[in-house]
Amino acid sequence: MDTLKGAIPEKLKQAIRDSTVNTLQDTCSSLHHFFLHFDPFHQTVTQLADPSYALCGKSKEAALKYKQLGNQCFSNADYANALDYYTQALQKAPFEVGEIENNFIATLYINRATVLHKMNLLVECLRDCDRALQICPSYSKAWYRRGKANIAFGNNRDAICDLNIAKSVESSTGGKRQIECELKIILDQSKSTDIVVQPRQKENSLSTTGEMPQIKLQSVSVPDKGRGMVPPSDVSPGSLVHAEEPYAMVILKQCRETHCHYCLNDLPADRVPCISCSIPLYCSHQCQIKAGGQMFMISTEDNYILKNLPNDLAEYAAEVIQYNDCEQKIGNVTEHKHECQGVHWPAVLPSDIVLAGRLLAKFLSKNSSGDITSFVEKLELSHCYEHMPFESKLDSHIYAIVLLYCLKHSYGAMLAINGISILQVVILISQIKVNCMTVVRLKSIDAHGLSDQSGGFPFHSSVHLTSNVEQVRVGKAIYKVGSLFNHSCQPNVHAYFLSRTLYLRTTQAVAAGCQLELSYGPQVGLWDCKDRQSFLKDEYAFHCQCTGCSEVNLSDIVLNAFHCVNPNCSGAVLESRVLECEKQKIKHLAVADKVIKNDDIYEVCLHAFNQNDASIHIQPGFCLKCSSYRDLESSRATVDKALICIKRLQDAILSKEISNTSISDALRSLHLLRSNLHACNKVIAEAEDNLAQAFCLVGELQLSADHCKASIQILEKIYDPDDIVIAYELVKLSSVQLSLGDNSAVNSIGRIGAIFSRYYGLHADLVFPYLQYLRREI
Ligand SMILES: C[S@@+](CC[C@H](N)C(=O)[O-])C[C@H]1O[C@@H](n2cnc3c(N)ncnc32)[C@H](O)[C@@H]1O
Repeated sequence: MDTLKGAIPEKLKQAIRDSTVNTLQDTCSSLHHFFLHFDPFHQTVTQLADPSYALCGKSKEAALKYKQLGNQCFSNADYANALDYYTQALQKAPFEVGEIENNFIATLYINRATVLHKMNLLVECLRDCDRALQICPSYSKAWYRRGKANIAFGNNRDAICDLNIAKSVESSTGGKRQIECELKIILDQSKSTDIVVQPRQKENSLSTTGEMPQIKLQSVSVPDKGRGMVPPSDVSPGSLVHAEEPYAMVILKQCRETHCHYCLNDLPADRVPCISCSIPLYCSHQCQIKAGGQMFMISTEDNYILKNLPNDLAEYAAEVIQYNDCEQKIGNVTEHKHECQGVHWPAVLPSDIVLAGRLLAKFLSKNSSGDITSFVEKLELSHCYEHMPFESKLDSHIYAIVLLYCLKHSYGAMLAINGISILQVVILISQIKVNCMTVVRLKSIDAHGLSDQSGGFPFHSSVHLTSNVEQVRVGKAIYKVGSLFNHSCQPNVHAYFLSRTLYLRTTQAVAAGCQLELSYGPQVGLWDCKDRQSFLKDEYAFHCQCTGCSEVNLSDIVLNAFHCVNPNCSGAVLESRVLECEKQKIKHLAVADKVIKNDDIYEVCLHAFNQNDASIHIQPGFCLKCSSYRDLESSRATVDKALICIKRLQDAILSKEISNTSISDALRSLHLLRSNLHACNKVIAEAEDNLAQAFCLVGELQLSADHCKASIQILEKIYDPDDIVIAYELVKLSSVQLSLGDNSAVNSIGRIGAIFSRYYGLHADLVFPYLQYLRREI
């Protein structure tokens, strides 16, 4: 791309820099014209989209190589690597119509099932057996492996059926004899014990509570922010106000090997590959089909073999091999199909551009004419083209043309490429910039690096742990109604995702007709006003007009503030960067507010509020309450030095090599921070939190709890006390309290439960299984 960018004539770059929506067609046409006569452009497109260059394609040779490597690892009992190689072999193996090719894939599934059995992953093993049988119903080894897995599962009734079918379809006498021996053992066992009937193991599916929004929201236009969503009646906190499936979605590159490319859930050990290329991995056949289309049909010859079975066994076999997915509603368009055949572009182009491709493919599949002139209009999404910086305008021009040429390989002549169609894609890219949502998953990692993802807790309760909750970014998506919610740095709505579904839930009471607003990332408490505003400008190209950015709030004043030099004064001393922003807010504060606000805010900026003059003279370095002067330069130097020690402790926590020296240095630094910074400065909360983790790791649990509480006290001032951030901190505190046998854990866990149900409602346990563990412990 750099070659393309570098070659564009300066005059054309200038035109793109100055372009508006009205002149966009001209700049798009000019760039297209330039590229058409520029050989490297054609080379780039060929390499990206021509199937003969397809590095992401299938290859029987590569699959055989991975299979052999898998076999080697298996014979050395290196099961983890064997599993990996067999999966890679499956990714590379071509899915073609024809018995021999299908047998190869069935063999790979069974080899992997055998590894999974060895690793005691029985559910995964059974699913791979079923996949092999769906391809080759008369595959004796697959029935045999299924029988063995069912025995290990204690599901003797199914095991007997599996082994009987295996015996019936097995051609060799030796093989039949071995199966008979297994059958005899299991039949003898079954006589002496009750037969356990296990539920049939279906492919992965995430069960949700089925909770549905109870109100119909309205879209209204609001000053400064465009359209927004409001409820027609009062809404109480914790209410589900919206649920929606994505219009289009794409996985982030860093999650390609760890998350399902369709539902974005964690990949199980028995991941399923795409049928036409070697990139996507899915958690199940259902997801694979929804993303890439149908797999294969069972040959009539194989069906014939099964028809020779006795009635009861034939019925049982049919149930196992029945390809229920065929009946699934796949929707109008599969999400990944147009990217297939192993071409490069979906793997190489940025996620936003691949997402643009998915939106276009969806449109084209419904409009067979291939005319995309009305595309942008029909999407009805806002965009920010004119506010985009030059680099983004230039990139979107280049990517729009490249993407259209890549799609042309799938859509052929029906897709016209000209100034108008390129303009549509440039606008689409800027719509994605403003409207796409980052899909995240909540993950809990304790200080020992254990994760709760599976919902099971492998650690013993005597192990001391502080559990950190982390948001992991897994995908990007466009939700058409979800895009109508405006941003606030003090949001009243919380957005979260289960599989692909977006859920929006109120975290506060919202009156009828008041805007429902979520956070696009920045929040009061997380960053100060200046940082929030520059983030929103860079990422979304708008100047935030929310209450948090226009009205005085305690958090923005104290978050990065210094302590007054007068030790008994609670006033805040601000650096010029923060002060500029806050001065504007204080200036606009009505006199009545100043009197009424006899609270924490009033307390830290008494002097500033008492200024009679409209033009405020507060200066950086002067206390907002008593006007005493602090030398910010030397204070900043002391703080920076102290922070180096805190960072050292942080590194020691990560490497789990905590020495007494690192703790005592950090304690001295904490003291310095407290004497220089305002008592509610977030840096102190973070230092307290690090000390809590360090003390926990060295087994000083009481000290750990004390520092954790000190951190929470500060966070309660800069966030709302019922903010989810407080719940995350309480998760750490309660874990330590449980280890200490401290009864206050009951209170902490009660508070966590209350906050989580406000943010996640009935989905709380599903999103954060660690909650169940905590409840069990009390
Ligand atoms: C995802 S859209 C939200 C819906 C949008 N208002 C509309 O009319 O389609 C994001 C755009 O809404 C506007 N917006 C959202 N929150 C805002 C805020 N707090 N301050 C100013 N503008 C905002 C900005 O123009 C932003 O680019």
